[in-house]
Amino acid sequence: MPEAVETLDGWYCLHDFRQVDWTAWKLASEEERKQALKELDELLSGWEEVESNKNGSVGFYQIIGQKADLLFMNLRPTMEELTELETAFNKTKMAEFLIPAYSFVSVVELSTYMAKGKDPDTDPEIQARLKPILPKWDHICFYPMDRKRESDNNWFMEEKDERGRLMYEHGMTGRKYAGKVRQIITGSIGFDDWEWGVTLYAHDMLQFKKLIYEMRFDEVSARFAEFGEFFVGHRKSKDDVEKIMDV
Ligand code: VOV
Repeated sequence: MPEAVETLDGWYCLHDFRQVDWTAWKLASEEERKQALKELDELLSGWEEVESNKNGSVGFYQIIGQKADLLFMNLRPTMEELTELETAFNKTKMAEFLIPAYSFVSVVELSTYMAKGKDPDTDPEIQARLKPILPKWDHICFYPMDRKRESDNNWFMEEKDERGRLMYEHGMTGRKYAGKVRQIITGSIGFDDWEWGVTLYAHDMLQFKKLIYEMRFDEVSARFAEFGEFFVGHRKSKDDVEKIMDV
């Protein structure tokens, strides 16, 4: 029987998508709005501090399209810390105006199909990939995905060497986009409704389309990939919040 590939697992990850309740926001008093902005600023400052202490990472994005308006992405060494920060966020004044749109719970994951005999606990490159500081690139693309389990195309019935071959081919396509697209793959089997989360960063949004289209022709995607909803957007800093929320 095919055997599972060992995974290396790093920081836990929460993608928290929100929709702005513009009607409620416009109806709120000046004072309430000020308080909400202040609390969100404090929250983002606190998350940035965690990142500068290398105990996690944070990304804040404005999402285009009707599925969501904002994305708060946080990474932490434990799932409990993510639960706590989510609860703290929900208790803020601003959360009264930010309606949950979608969330994804996962953990940064590297498979070991192409392991090079390095010690993952000490190798600095592997450690940096397992505990990533989110790229400060302008654009983000996120989607969840599965590997198919159909009779002819069942990923989990393929031998490990064959899966390794397919992943190698996948990696070669990805490498063509070095400097253009960066990927963070998070595993979510047992944590969320899909098996993996794909978070991509680019300087030029068109590169998302080019990469994902090219990968569609890789055997591993063509035969075995199934995709959830796509979310795309732009990186924002806490200094952009006032402009975004200005009415
Ligand atoms: C910049 C693009 C890029 C690059 C360089 C890249 C490389 C690599 C390598 C080398 C490896 C294997 C080792 C590891 O690191 O885990 C992976 C792993 C993985 N990938 Fe990937 N991927 C990219 C990009 C990339 C995209 C765009 C997608 C979505 C697929 C698509 O069709 O839309 C994806 C998916 C995955 C998944 C789901 C896994 C885990 C599969 C598993 O069964 O374990 N990935 N990926």
